[in-house]
Amino acid sequence: MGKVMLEVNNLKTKYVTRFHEDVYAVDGVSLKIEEGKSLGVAGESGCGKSTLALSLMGYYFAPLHYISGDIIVDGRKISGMKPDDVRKNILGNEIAYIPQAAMNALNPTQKIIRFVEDVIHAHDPKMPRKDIYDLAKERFQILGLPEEVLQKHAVELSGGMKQRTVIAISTILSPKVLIADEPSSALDVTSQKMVIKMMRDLMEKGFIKSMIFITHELPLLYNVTDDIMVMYAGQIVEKGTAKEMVFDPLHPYSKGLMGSIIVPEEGVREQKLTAIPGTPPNLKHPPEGCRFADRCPYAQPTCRGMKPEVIELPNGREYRCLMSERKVREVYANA
Ligand SMILES: Nc1ncnc2c1ncn2[C@@H]1O[C@H](COP(=O)(O)OP(=O)(O)OP(=O)(O)O)[C@@H](O)[C@H]1O
Repeated sequence: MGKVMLEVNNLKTKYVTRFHEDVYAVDGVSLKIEEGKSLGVAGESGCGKSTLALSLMGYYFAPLHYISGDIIVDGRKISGMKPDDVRKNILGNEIAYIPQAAMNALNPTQKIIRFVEDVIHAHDPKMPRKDIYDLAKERFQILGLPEEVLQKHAVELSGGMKQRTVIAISTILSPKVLIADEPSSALDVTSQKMVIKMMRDLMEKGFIKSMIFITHELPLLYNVTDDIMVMYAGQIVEKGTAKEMVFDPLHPYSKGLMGSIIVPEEGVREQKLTAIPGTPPNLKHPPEGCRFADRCPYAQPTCRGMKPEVIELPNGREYRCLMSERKVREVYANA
């Protein structure tokens, strides 16, 4: 086993709404990512993917609150650190985060090189501008971005170029963990491919040591990440290698996600199928038993009353369901 870059044990976080209600958006998540590895996180809108990303940074501000659990980056526990210490010592160099629609957040009146300076100066206030320029120029070139981009303003760049620029800026300090939330959505297909290639290059060239790639499109992760984890209603419902998850999903929700993708992926799914009927449960009052039971085509009466524990298979694969692996395969074969 390689060196563990990110370890998360039973992480629980919640939102507290202005009406003082608790929303349990991340409810007992555990994961491990080794050096050089990437993890995809998939699930429908509202399943808690973005909240997990925010929670993993250890940077908590109302309405998001930490409840319990450990977040350990390269052996250093960051859960429980003060937000100011996280900002100064962790964000950017240990963990970099690319939020949804990051490219639209670039201040249009500022040159790209100024953003690079801001990121570097937050950790090394004395680094001369010339050195920053040289570093940025080299990094941009290696990542296939023209040097001229550094002197441009965000408004002068196309959507795809802007997104790749944001990724290059966010990873300039070569973080141990990169968390990217829907980095390729809202782009045309060609730009999506370029963004995905760039993420792979960052890993291969060692500019990031591990990566979490969040998307609502499960098949997109095939060929992009080593492992995939599916989230439903704030919990992980299945975890496995990308190949297992895409071609042999065990949890009925993962299976449903594979069949409900709008854009067919060549070599993965060629046909458009149906959406999963129903909506995820309200996380203010999660169901007592299996959280997916109300939408599961294979649900039995026991599923509504009994909480399914995570089943770990001998090959390390995990899923959260009351059905045994044999039973799952049997019901899928007869479906
Ligand atoms: N600021 C907030 N205050 C209260 N509840 C919130 C807040 N932000 C998100 N939630 C709730 O937390 C749950 C998880 O939302 P989250 O945005 O993490 O899901 P997601 O899977 O990332 O969805 P999307 O892909 O749409 O971003 C949802 O029930 C959502 O309504």
